[in-house]
Amino acid sequence: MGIDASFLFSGITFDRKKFAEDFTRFKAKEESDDSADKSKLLESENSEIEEGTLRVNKKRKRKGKPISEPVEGFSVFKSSKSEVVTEEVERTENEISQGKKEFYRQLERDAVLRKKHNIHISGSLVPSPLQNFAELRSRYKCKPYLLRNLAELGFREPTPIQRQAIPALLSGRECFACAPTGSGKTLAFVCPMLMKLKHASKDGVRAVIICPTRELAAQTARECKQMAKGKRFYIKLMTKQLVKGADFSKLPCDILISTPFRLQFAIRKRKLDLSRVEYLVLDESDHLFELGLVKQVDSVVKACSNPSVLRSLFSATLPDSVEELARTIMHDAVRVIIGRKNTASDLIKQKLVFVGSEEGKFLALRQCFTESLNPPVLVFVQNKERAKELYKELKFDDIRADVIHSDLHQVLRENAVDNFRAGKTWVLIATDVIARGMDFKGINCVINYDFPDSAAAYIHRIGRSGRAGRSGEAITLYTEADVPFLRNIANVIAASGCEVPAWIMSLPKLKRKKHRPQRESISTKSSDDEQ
Ligand SMILES: Nc1ncnc2c1ncn2[C@@H]1O[C@H](COP(=O)(O)OP(=O)(O)OP(=O)(O)O)[C@@H](O)[C@H]1O
Repeated sequence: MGIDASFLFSGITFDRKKFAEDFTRFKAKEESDDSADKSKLLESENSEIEEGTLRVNKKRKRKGKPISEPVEGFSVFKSSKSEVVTEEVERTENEISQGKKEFYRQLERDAVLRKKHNIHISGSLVPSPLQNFAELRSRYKCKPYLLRNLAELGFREPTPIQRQAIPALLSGRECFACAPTGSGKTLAFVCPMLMKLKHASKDGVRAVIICPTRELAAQTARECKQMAKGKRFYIKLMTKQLVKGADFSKLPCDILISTPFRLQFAIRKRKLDLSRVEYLVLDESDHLFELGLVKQVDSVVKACSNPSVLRSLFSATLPDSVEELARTIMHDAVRVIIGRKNTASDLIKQKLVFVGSEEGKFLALRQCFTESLNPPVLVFVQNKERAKELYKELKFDDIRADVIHSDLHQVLRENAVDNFRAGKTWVLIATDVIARGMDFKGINCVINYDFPDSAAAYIHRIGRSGRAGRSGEAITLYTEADVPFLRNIANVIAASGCEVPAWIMSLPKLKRKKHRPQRESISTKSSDDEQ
């Protein structure tokens, strides 16, 4: 990625000294917010212990310095008083040790729950993970509408990322989280956001969610609205029309969901004020930090100038470089990793298929479809030109295929997604524009027609299947030209427990650079045929 942290978010690195007052305020708020979580528990334990110690000290003082001077012949009184004091001291000490014991028991319970759900955390005093959604009410006084919506959506249990990220965010902690594709990260940041915002307000934008693509922004806005059903919130998707036409100073908006480009444009041209933003989420954060987007993201982060803004980063892949960057902008953050970082969902059966050449690829795809087309199938290609070419080829076959890429008009992009979701399209040919975050329920198979750019791209592409506990399949075609880049992807496949031939695993390691070879045209028709 090669981004220098001093460039990104320059000037907004959290300065503890400068914001000491806010920091103290923030800490105080954090502690008061979560009465049952462990930070509070520890605090209360400590204060209990301190109080207890104080009480003991006082009593000890009393014990050391008797209330009245002993009077000869009345030693019986003296001895009975000191017995009472000793009993009290013992009782207090017992209480303290009970408190301590309960605290350690809670830590143990948390550790067991985390182990069971493969939750790895770092950060100081990380709040206890959720046992169930009911704890949202008992621990955080969650409003009934939210629990009702969870139940209506059929969400019985929190997913591992939800178990840990929700309490962290509700406790006022910044959070960077890495969890497999399709594991419910969206709810993990939307739910605490709705809970913290409490109700609608017309005081300007209070929360911003940045997504790398319009499709993902639209999907996130839809999910936000689903979760907020029954409660009035102003949830806005930053569309082209909104950017061009809206007077943002008059637009009531609690949560704004947008791509970084549109936000940056609105900030520049329409004077969108983000200074009151309390919650900022960077979804697919590692992608947002890549070179094409980082300047736009930087300007949005700077525009969210409220010193107590709570930032969180979510993705299924979190390279070390992004973590380092995150550390420079976040304070007292909780780091949550589900399973192993940068691995594919283990619900996906993955396979590498050698096809020799570009020509062999098309034959393999056709064969795959004739042998067993199990729609819906998502086919990824390297760029929009190849997407158009492959679509042309498949259009003539008896396959209900469609295509999506960045050259298409927005309406056609939306139609392609909707038709695929509705089952009208069986095969969707796509560029990486929908590789991240898109939640198509029940995709049976992802085919990487063109070898992915990187291990991260591979993880996100194949993660369109095997979502929300369902199984899926991923087939990656490769040619001679792709062989030097096989090892990176093979490592991901092997880490998920799928078989990889030994010769691939013994290929030399390559530096992680993007793999975008020049490829021959897919078209099987000569230009003469087309005339
Ligand atoms: N607690 C839950 N129980 C059951 N299903 C859930 C739960 N939470 C979310 N889901 C569903 O799981 C699916 C995947 O969720 P989501 O899109 O948030 O995944 P994600 O982790 O953000 O994936 P990606 O990394 O691809 O963006 C969605 O269909 C969502 O409705």
